[in-house]
Amino acid sequence: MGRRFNKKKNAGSRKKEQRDPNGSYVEIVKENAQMEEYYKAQNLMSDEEWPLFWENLKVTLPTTFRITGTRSHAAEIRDTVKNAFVPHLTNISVDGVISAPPRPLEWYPDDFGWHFEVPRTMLKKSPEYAKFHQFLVAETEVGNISRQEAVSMIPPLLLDVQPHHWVMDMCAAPGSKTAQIIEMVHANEQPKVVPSGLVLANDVEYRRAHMLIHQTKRLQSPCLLVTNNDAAMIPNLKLAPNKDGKSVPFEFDRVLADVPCSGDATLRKNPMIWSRWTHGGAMGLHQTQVHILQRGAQMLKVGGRIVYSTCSFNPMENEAVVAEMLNRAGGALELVDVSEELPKLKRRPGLSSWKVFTKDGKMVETFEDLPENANGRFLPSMWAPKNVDSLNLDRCLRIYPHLQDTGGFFVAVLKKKESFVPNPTWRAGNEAASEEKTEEVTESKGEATESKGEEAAAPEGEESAATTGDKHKLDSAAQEDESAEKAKKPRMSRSERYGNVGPKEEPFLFLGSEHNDVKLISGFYGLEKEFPTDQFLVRSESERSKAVYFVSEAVKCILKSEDIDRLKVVNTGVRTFIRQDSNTPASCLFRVHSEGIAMMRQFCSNARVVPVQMDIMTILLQSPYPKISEFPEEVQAELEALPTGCCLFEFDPALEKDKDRPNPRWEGQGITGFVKDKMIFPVWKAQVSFNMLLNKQERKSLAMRLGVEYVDAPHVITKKDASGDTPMAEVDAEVDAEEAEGTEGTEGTEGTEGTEGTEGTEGTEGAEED
Ligand SMILES: C[S@@+](CC[C@H](N)C(=O)[O-])C[C@H]1O[C@@H](n2cnc3c(N)ncnc32)[C@H](O)[C@@H]1O
Repeated sequence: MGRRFNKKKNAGSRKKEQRDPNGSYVEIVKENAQMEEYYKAQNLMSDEEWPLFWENLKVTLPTTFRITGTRSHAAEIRDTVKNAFVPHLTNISVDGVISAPPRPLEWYPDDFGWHFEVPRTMLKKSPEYAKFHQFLVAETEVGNISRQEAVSMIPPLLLDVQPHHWVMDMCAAPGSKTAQIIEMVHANEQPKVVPSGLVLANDVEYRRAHMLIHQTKRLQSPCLLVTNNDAAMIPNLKLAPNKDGKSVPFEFDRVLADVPCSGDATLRKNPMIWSRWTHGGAMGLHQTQVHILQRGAQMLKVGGRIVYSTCSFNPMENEAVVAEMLNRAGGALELVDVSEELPKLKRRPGLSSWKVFTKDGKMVETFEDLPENANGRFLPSMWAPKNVDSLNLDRCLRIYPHLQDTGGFFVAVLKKKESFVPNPTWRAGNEAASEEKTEEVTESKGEATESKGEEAAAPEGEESAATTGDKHKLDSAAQEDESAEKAKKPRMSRSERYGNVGPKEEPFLFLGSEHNDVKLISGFYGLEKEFPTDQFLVRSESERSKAVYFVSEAVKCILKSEDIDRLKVVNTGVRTFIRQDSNTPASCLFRVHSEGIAMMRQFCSNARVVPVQMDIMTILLQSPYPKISEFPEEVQAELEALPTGCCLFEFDPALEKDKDRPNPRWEGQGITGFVKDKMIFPVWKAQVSFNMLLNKQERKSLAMRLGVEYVDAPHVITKKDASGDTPMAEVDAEVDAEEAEGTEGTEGTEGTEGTEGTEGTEGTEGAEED
């Protein structure tokens, strides 16, 4: 019997080598006396518990992942992990070390969240783990598994999203939580019904908004709208009437404000924070966080829920923000008691008292005690308000790493009881006159790890708190200082503040049911009457636009708003049809895109659908452009009779004779019946040959799931097909390029890269959450 794998041994070493953002190796010392003193002063926990908490922060985070997708499909993957892999990963010993097998996160519903913890040597030296790893990587590539930090899965679960909800994810990139929300909107999907819910996912950084698009693409949701606005200034829009002629307001049933934060609760994942943490980190973020939460609360429907979350332990970014919001709402918002929700999630209550320190580490009891020359950027809202005991801040959730071997997190769930006009000057009436004191605005951008807009995010009608005169009762001397400061420092442009603003977006143009292309498509694929053909759009003014997208009715109401120009929409719609230049005479040159096929199948007549068996699947997966003569004789006549153009091949594993055969790919693990779901994919019939219209990754995944040996098929991407048609992938690539124009780095989104390691988060900026 070997020894158990010792977490502390693995990562608890105080010194570790890491690459800094410039790629050079630096030694990380997992200590920070300032930080330790600061958090000890916050009384987060008892003295006995403190060492457990503190030491645990030095231990590398285990890997966690979420099984994604529709329920039946996710259940299939979960059962495979549970029944086929876990039993073989128990008591595996490498170099005398035994590691615990993967296990479900006890609080995640239906065992769709998983935790596993193996050193890399284990993955390399144990064939069982190598197989599991291979499986995880392959399933991650096709989007059935998503690497996501356990704690990052909590806010969407507490949002309690229903399929009909309109949800706004205000700070959404890179998009792990957005993906979870989209799945919730699509839960309980009914055939032939496009969900009435909506997910508006926003991020102020253009480049990150594109990471978000990349991350959510696999979900193929017509209900998703990606925007690139400052969350504190999401505009009011007058929406176009819906199908019933009703005007719906631009407001949301659920709002997630997963705000930019100092990120010190991600220390286990981002050890660089040990050396970077300073008292100033949270200071520059507090105000932005209040503004974002306030805008979210304004856009929330009465009765709706808003979840506020950070990956910071700092009360200045957490309870102080929530308390300020509750007071600004004057009783219209309340904290929800979620102690009965996710009962197995271990949590600690929010704080009702906390301490504020100056940048040079001096504790200041109250705002009034702040010395004139205090170093830092202070607002009265950073201290606990006088009415703190009436706010139920204990209903907030503090997640500490040592409780369940996770990262740290803060979550507050608020409910809107009635509409309100936020009152940023509430203190003047409710607290003993507390004059705001400004301070030198010396915030360095680098200190606030993910402060993308600390000074700017004043919501409409409210100036930046630290720059406001009468509203916040700045004394005149302070105002003068402020003006002088402003005069010295020209207002930053949007691109200076948030990075590349991106090119001007192409318009979203609805084709309308009477458009010739829509009529052609409807006739050729036999679209049923109930299909909303007025929800197709294109993104090019050209007569012959290449890609046709489909959006839900809710998205259409927004895009058709008369003030849509105020919202910077960067992406929406499922790519459904592609115009294929072809020499093959076909009555419709629009092919179904694999992204839109599952949805379109529900509404297409059977005329273009061909049921196929395993032998045909194998031929299509293994031969380039198979000719009709290469298929089994008994199906040749049927294939010959198919009119040219795009058709949908449907494979139903339940109809296969040997449906329970072990999948050769996982042989030895004893996996049987690996594939249960029907598969549908587009195929182009040229005059004498067929071509599966799937990209390399999709083919690879299909081959794996069927247990067919994968044959790399470069022809799919590069070669002209037998009839001289423009290769499908070339057209796809053109459309991709059009969509992604001006974006760099949409690949490599964290969380999509297999399950190896936990390092490599973009820029190692503390708050880079996944
Ligand atoms: C903690 S991360 C969000 C993580 C994300 N919710 C997820 O689960 O993948 C914070 C995000 O807020 C964005 N951000 C910062 N300031 C913002 C602002 N004023 N408005 C909107 N987004 C902002 C950052 O670009 C960053 O992507």
